[in-house]
Amino acid sequence: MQRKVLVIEDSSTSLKLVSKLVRKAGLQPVGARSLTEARVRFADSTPEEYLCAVVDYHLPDAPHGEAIDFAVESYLPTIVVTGQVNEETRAAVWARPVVDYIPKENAQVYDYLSRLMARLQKNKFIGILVVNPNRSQRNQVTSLLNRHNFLTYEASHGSEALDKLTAHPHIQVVICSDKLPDVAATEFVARLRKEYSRGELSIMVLANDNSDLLPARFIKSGATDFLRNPFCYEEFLCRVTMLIELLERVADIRRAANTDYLTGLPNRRHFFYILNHQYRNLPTKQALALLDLDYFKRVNDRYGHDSGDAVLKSVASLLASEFADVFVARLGGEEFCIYLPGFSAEEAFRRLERFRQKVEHTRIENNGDVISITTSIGLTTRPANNIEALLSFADSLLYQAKNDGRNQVCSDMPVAAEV
Ligand SMILES: Nc1nc2c(ncn2[C@@H]2O[C@H](COP(=O)(O)OP(=O)(O)OP(=O)(O)O)[C@@H](O)[C@H]2O)c(=O)[nH]1
Repeated sequence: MQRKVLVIEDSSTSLKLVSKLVRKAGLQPVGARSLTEARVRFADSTPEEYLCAVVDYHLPDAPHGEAIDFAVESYLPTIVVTGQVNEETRAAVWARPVVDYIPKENAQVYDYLSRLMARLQKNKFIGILVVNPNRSQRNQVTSLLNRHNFLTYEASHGSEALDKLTAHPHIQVVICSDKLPDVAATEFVARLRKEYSRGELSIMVLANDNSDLLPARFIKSGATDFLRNPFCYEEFLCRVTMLIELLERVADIRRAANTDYLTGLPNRRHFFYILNHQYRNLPTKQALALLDLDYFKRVNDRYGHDSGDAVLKSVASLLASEFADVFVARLGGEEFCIYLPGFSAEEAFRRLERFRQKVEHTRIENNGDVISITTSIGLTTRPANNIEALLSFADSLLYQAKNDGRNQVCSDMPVAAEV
């Protein structure tokens, strides 16, 4: 279901602009030029249909933010836009439990609004743990985070925080007080950093102490950011957003580094990482197959490199769907690898033989050409305690499959060739 955004705005230029941003974010704008019209348009709706409301502070029939109250009371996460940026308006806005406010100062603020709407959608999957022995400070921080749709968790001391982190792996940010009852906060931060890299977990310290030395001490212990109490809401929320965006960029970079750009499969580097880390002790029952397309050079020569790429993508997508339960990677060129932990020789052979036949019967269409391809597969189930040995066994069998006429699975265990 496409979620909606209620836009209450009397200026037609701003209404058009915000509605356009909402549409661009894949959401459906529901526009109202006054509080009265908003009440009518929202009358038969439920809050679940809406991601949020974007509300102008001053409207002809709601001059003092009454439309904000309407949106908040309708359980809509509310973003306020205002032409007036002064202390009085700011205080009046934050007196209500709104998501954020946006001063209509320049075009850049609309970019901020777009990012905010995108965040509200993504934040539902991001956990933040607030570690603070002071209940009212904990509630204040949690309430701000909840308005931004984050999944929030609370802990009053260090050991409780460690348990929550273990129980909820989707926690990406820890917001920690500078004083904890059961452990020195610097030690707690250092311990977290030892267990979780900067790419996995961001740590913000919220300090009540005024010492100038604190920020450096915490950052050297592993904190990502530092803020003093009492803090400005806007600054706090901007900093949390930056911490999340930092983790997302790291995840993007990691994904790009681990993925083969053409097929989207894990690449050679990721293959070795996973097998050396996840399967540090290789199971006794396992299978590994090396798969190479037959006479692939001829495909490139006859149909062109573009078509060769289309064949590689097509085989990769078949591999991904046929072997979604195990680990598949493109090792390079027209060579792929499938690691099947816990598989017997018979099971593995049956799956690979079925796959070989599917490739043989697949017709790949590209630029008006219809291309057929076959594949040779070397399959080993010999015991080995390192990945290099397994690959070497499979490589010899692949060589044998090529020599024996291609388009076949060559295994080192005697298995029935029937599927
Ligand atoms: N289109 C395309 N071709 C690639 C890519 N990577 C490698 N190749 C081509 O794959 C071909 C591999 O050729 P060969 O190693 O001679 O193997 P083959 O023609 O498949 O013959 P056999 O393996 O002996 O059956 C070469 O022409 C490479 O240029 C790629 O990403 N895209």
